[in-house]
Amino acid sequence: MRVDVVSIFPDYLAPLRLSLVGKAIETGLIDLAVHDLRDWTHDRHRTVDDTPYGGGAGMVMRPEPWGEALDDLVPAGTDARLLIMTPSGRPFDQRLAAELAAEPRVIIACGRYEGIDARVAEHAATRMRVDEVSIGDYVLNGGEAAALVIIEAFARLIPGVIGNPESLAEESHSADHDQLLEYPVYTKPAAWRGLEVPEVLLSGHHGRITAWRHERAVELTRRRRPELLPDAERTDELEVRPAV
Ligand SMILES: N#Cc1c(-c2ccc3ccn(Cc4ccc(CN5CCOCC5)cc4)c3c2)n[nH]c1N
Repeated sequence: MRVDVVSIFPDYLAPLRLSLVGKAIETGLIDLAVHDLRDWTHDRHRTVDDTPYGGGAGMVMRPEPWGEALDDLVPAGTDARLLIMTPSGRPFDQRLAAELAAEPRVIIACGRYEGIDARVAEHAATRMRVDEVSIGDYVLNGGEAAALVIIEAFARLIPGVIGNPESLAEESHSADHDQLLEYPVYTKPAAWRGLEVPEVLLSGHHGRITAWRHERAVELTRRRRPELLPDAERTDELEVRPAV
């Protein structure tokens, strides 16, 4: 898979060279290129922003550099998917991560200021698939942090990136998981600062361990994300429990 990221802060994406995603890049599973949007400006000051039509605070990113960047990165006839990060975007979720993991080419546009001129998305959509995406209901200063999140979320789903693909199947939010949050996990020592590992996990009885883990996952999901519970697991009564 080829991933292109365009930003005025390309160094912000340096962490992608670390850890699992970095290994996937080194082994060629992912071909990552990070570009400086200012390389597509032509004035002495390498200007990428201007004042908003209609007034309002802040500046808006000019369409010309973005248009030229996309012309170069996505030649006519190329099958590519453009993600534009924006607080008003489609909520990013595991389903979209799985879709992106199957794409041959993804271009990620990281805006700054008050956003990118709306005509960039409109024009790009005449020749490629465009998704305006948000990673959550809070406001960031730009799209780079969101790009890091999204790239990690879909890269780890690419076959060969994660050492043990079985672990993907059990995760929260994964498409083939029943949408429960993960159960709590423990490792050695069995006793730590007066806190014991639940006995059942030391029993070696796999049936009981599986049942206990499912119960804990349902309990946690009911408490923290009841909307994810299948109807059969929902209860109406208010559960008064310590927030953990
Ligand atoms: N993904 C993601 C994000 C982003 C994100 C993504 C990309 C950019 C590019 C610029 N910014 C800054 C910015 C801040 C506030 C606003 C609101 N507007 C309201 C109307 O008046 C103008 C301003 C817009 C742009 C970005 C933020 N934030 N939160 C997410 N989950």
